[in-house]
Amino acid sequence: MPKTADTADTAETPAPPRPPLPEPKEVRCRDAGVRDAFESASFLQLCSRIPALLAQIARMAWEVDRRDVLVLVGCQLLSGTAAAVGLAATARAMTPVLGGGLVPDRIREALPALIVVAVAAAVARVTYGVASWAVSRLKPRLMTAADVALVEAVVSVELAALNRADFADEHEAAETGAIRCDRMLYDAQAFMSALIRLVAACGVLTVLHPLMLPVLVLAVLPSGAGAVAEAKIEHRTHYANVSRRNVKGMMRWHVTTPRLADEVRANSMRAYLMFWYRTVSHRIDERIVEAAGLGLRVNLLAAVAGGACLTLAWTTLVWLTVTGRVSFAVSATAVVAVRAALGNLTNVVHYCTSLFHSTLYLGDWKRFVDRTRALAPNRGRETAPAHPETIRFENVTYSYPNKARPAVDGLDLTLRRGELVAVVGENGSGKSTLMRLVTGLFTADKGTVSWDGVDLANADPDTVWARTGLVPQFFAYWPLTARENITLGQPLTWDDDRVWETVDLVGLRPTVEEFPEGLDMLLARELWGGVNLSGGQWQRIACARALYRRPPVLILDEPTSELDARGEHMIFQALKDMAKDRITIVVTHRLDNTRIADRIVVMEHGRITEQGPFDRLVTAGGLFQELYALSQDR
Ligand SMILES: Nc1ncnc2c1ncn2[C@@H]1O[C@H](COP(=O)(O)OP(=O)(O)OP(=O)(O)O)[C@@H](O)[C@H]1O
Repeated sequence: MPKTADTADTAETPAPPRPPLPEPKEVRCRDAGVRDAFESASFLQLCSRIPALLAQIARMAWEVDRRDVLVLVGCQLLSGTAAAVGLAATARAMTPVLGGGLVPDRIREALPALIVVAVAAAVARVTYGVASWAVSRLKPRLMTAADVALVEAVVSVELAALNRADFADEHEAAETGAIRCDRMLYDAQAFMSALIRLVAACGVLTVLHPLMLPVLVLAVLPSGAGAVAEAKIEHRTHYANVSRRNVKGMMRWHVTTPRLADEVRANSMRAYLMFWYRTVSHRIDERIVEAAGLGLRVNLLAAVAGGACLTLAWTTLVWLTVTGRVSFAVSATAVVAVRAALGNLTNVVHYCTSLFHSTLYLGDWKRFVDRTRALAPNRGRETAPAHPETIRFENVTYSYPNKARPAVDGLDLTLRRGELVAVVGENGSGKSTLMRLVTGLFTADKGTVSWDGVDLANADPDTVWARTGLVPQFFAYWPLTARENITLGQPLTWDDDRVWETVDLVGLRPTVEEFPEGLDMLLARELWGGVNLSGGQWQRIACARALYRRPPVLILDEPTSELDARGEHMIFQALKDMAKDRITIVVTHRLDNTRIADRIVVMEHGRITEQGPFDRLVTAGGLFQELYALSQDR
């Protein structure tokens, strides 16, 4: 085939080099104060905090299951006592075993002590097993308690707090704390167990020779200091990666959720998204790998220093024996006791550091839960009226954090019962913010929003939300049954009549009747046995959820943006039919829909610039007329 000019050009002109993919923006955690608290703590300071940390863990576990805590503590005391008795009995058995005389006589003499050693070892084993059983029972419930407390704190927080820039990072750090609860309990148990055994071994050693104890402590100090330094490195690494992990988690959801799968594929986003995901993952890994090198250096240093100190300990023991300061039998007992003490001392240091490390994460959890609980609405005890006649905005201003301009700026407005009000305006003009102020989701920075004279800033928000029904701009696709999706947030009724009535209002009956399980159908394609709905069907479900509540204040933010003409007509008809018993506010960009409204409110830059019925505004020469003309100009 002859080449056309076009194809010839394409063949000869080399393709321009592709520009490199833009690197993902680096994000950083803000809470440096928390990290510094650990960074600056000395080993002794860390040790001094251990009793308080143990008490905190014990308190948390106590709330979960008192019996298991008592079993755990009882077992540890018993196992410590058994260890002490076992060591003391070993010392007693050594003298005849290593002394002079006939072997049968020596064994006979040592036998009672040897039996005590065997029984003590058996008791230690059994109590260890029972203690582990109690820990395994406590661990999952402790984690669940921490997790539930975290989730509960987040869902109860003032909405405005979620807009704080550091909220997501603190949340991510706190989640690590909730997850580490299981490790923390294990660490606490292992620490206590090693400590009790150590005290027992040290007691025996001190009786054998007073010089042994300080030498032993010296032998283990370097590894203790090394473990603390390593924990600090790990925690610093954790903080350095908090924001990256947070943003990676968000991105992971976006990349893998079936909700966005069409957009990801058909807009050929995969390559960049995978590049982004890999790059951020590598940044996280690099930080960890870098820390591993540092950790190795610290460990090697601790090992060399520890080895030297240990040599000193053994040399001292040999010197004591050779110079006759201790007998050969006592020296042999000392070897057993030193080994036991050394093992337990190493464990004490290891678990003490690990415990401290875990409790740092627990500190993140606790700080976040406490702070978040303190951010729960605490506005006053006034009760919102059951059927408000008027909602009044008086000179209301609201600004989002880090925004130069208020989203709602000195706004005055009165909404009356029986009235259907449409709110219109260009993107970003403040309509959704107005909706959040009507419902008390936000309280005004300046001015008042009141329901029949009750200022929402002083009203218990639950009493306000018990009277509202909201279709937000972004609504959830709850992975629940169709019935639950409609009745969510409402007390259950005995029959489904009202559910079906609502299903009819939004025109979903044919869809629901087609489901093999009707209202019991699970609306989640991702879950086994579930089905998915179209975007418009989901929006009908969101409308049904608000209408089912039959609320005295009904707010719909773009409720029909995804509906077909029939669906849109049905919803607006339903709103009109229901309007006389309530205050209804609809935000919409489809200006033809505003014909049914009793009043249209036009917003510009957070202010109301026009109000009135459709027929007047459409010829008033203002923004509404301009926007309406644009919507008709096709
Ligand atoms: N969570 C937020 N944090 C910071 N700024 C916000 C937030 N939500 C909205 N804004 C800002 O407040 C202003 C008003 O936003 P709002 O969502 O109320 O507008 P809108 O009229 O509902 O817009 P649209 O028609 O696009 O839905 C905008 O400038 C917006 O960028």
